[in-house]
Amino acid sequence: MAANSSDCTDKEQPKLKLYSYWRSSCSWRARIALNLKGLSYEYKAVNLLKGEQFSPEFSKLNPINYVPVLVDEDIVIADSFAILMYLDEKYPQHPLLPCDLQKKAINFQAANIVSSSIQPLQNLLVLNYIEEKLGSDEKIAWAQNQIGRGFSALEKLLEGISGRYATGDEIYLADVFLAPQIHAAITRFKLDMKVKGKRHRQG
Ligand SMILES: N[C@@H](CCC(=O)N[C@@H](CS)C(=O)NCC(=O)O)C(=O)O
Repeated sequence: MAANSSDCTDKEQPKLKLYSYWRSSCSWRARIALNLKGLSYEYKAVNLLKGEQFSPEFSKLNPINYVPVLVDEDIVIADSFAILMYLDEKYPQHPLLPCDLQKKAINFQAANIVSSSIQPLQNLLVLNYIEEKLGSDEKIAWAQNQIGRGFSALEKLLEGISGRYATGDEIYLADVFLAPQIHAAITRFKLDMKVKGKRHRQG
């Protein structure tokens, strides 16, 4: 029996919800991926400066109180890397990873330098703590130093690999992590991006 239009498999995209803060680089990663894949979503603003990440409703979604959180019907994903991997499997249009294994590994490495070795060292919690203990000059110096270390490593990693984008002429995972971090480095932390190589103290 031929399928009629009511049971056809061409289902509408389920309504995704993204809990996000506009300035958060981690949230921005999720927003870029959603846009690259052409997915619509409901934007749920969480104002980190007002402490909305600590509200009881948000704590239920993410007990560690960080944005972003993606909700896809009954699936809740509270981490940008996990969100991107989930979206890439569920919505394969505009893949975030190249087929070439070496390029794929470099994309993972670049994303993890940003997400493990840069961003956690300059997040709001850390910066507020440094400001409280040591003052605002040290806060900026600390952030610039950590970002500089990460960028120097990224420059070496991507040497000979990059094209128009981080790993060639297509936008992949590495770019989704790099773009918000570069933006934050320039606009929030006033890092001089023209200096190549050593921008940081040792240690
Ligand atoms: N590994 C997590 C880190 C999330 C994270 O650090 N989010 C920051 C914004 S970029 C945050 O919510 N900070 C709130 C705070 O520091 O109180 C991810 O990639 O999603």
